[in-house]
Amino acid sequence: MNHHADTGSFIAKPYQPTGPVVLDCQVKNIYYGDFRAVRDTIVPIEKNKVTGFIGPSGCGKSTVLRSMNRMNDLIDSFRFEGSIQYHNHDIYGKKVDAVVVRRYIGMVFQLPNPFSMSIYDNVAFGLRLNAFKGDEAEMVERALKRAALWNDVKDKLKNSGLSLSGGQQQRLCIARAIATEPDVLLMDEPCSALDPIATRQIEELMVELKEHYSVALVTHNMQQAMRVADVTAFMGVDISKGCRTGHLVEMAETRKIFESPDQALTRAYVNGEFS
Ligand SMILES: Nc1ncnc2c1ncn2[C@@H]1O[C@H](COP(=O)(O)OP(=O)(O)OP(=O)(O)O)[C@@H](O)[C@H]1O
Repeated sequence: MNHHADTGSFIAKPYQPTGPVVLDCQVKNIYYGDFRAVRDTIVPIEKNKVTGFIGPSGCGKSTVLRSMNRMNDLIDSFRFEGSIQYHNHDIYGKKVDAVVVRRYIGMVFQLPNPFSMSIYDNVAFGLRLNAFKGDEAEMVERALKRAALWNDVKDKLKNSGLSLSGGQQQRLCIARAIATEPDVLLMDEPCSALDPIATRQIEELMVELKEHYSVALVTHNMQQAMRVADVTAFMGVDISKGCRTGHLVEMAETRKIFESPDQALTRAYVNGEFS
C-alpha cells in the first residue's frame, strides 16, 4: 500500500463531539505563499479534554495548531481560509487583536524557551502584558503550583529561568502560559527535547491541566497520544498532482483511533507501517 497516495479528493468524516466545544476549528485551506500546506481539516477542540494531533512529518500538525491562536500571523506568506470560532467569535475576524486571542489561547513550544529573566518575572510576563490589576504574586504562585513547579522554585524565584533543568524550564513555560488563565492550551511537541522522566512528568501534568483548561497537543509519539489524549486527530499527506498537502484523515476517541479506526491509512500509521 502506498501511504503517501493520491488522496486528493478524500474528505474526512466529521468528528461528532461528545462534550462542549471551546474552539471550533474549521480549516478549508492554509497556504504558505503558493504552497497549499493543509486542506479540509475540521478539528473541534472540546472543553476539559486533551485533543491529540498525530501524523507523518509535514502533514501540517503544527501549522493547524499555530493557526488556532494566530501564531502564524508572524509569517508573511501565511494565509488562512476557513474559520476558527472561540465562543462564537471568529479569531480571524477583522477587528480581533491577536494579542488578546493569545491571552485566551496560550501556547507551549517544542523547545523550552524561558525568557532571560527571573523565574518570577517569566510567569508574571503575560500578566503585565495584559495589564493585570489583581494580586500578581498570588497569580504567579498559583500558576507555578498548577505547573507542578512551585516546590522546586519557591525559594529561588529571583533566580534566572535559564538556571532550571530542561523539564523544569518546560514546566516554567507552562506556568507562563497558564498565568493569564487561558481557556485553551496549545502544546506543540512539548516533550520532544526532554528525557523520559521529564517527559512522563509533563504527560502527568497535561492530564491534570485538562481539569482547568482544554488542551490541543501535537505529538510525534504515539504512546504519548495513547497515554494523554482523550480524542485524537490523525492527519495524512496528499501527494496528488505533485503537491504535498496535509489533511485530516480521521478524528475519533483515542481508543478508537488506535484499536479500531475506520480508515486503512490510520490503521497502517498506528501500526507503525509508515512514519
Ligand atoms: N514558515 C513556513 N513557510 C513555508 N512552508 C512552511 C512553513 N512552515 C511549514 N511549512 C510547510 O508546511 C508543511 C506542514 O508543516 P508543519 O510543520 O505544519 O508539519 P508537521 O506535521 O507539524 O511536521 P513535523 O511533524 O515534521 O513537525 C510542510 O510541507 C512544511 O514544509
